[in-house]
Amino acid sequence: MSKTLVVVVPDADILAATVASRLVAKIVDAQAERGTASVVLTGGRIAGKVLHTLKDLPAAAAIDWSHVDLWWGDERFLPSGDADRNETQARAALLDALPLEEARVHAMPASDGPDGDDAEAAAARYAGELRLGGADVPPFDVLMLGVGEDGHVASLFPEHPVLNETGTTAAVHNSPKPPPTRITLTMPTIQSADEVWLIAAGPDKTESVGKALNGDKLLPAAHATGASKTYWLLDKAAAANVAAKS
Ligand SMILES: O=C(O)[C@H](O)[C@@H](O)[C@H](O)[C@H](O)COP(=O)(O)O
Repeated sequence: MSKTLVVVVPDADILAATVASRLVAKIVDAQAERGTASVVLTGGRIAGKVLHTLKDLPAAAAIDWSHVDLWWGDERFLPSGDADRNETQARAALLDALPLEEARVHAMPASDGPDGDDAEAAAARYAGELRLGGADVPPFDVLMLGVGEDGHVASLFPEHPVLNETGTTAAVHNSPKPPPTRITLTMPTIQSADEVWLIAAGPDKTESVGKALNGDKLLPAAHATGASKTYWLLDKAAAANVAAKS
């Protein structure tokens, strides 16, 4: 049973700093325990702010970046290097400044990659990469998610057929959030992570965060739980409809 913890901080800047600090600690602990760490990144504004903040965090120097595996929870199915790709944005915000082992940066395929514009084949290719360690999915230490205004996480949108996918990855068509075609981890894959961190800031997330935390199962965010812990990392505005712990 996943333990849910809700952390509320004053604003988006403090939220980005809080999440960045937690991520450093989580990676350092994972490396102390087993010499490596596996982190799933996400797209969006607050996620980008977290990565950018981490770049200037002195404690990040405690991480052996050559022993970190980076994955993505979803990707916009666009040509490699496209400014709207989550990978492009993550590289610009942080990754290009780190001494990462390139083979351990597991970007989702681009629409000009080996499978061309066949999103299903590209999703299957990523499922194959997830299996490289021998299991269906690697032991993700932390899987980060932004939360959409409609309660989507990764590219899992409310009442979208992709929610019925039972494999480890899926192609998404007719995404309500542009671009229309995406690749995503499925909800079972998200739920396999040791910890899932849902990160949301701003008043445009008040409704979806409040509904998800109040158990509205129509919102995919309400299903995004980690195997051991689920963290909701929020600023005050996003948490406005969340009942405060007494
Ligand atoms: O590819 C994407 O668009 C993201 O993975 C998506 O799931 C994002 O995390 C949320 O839409 C929140 O985005 P914001 O933090 O920018 O609101």
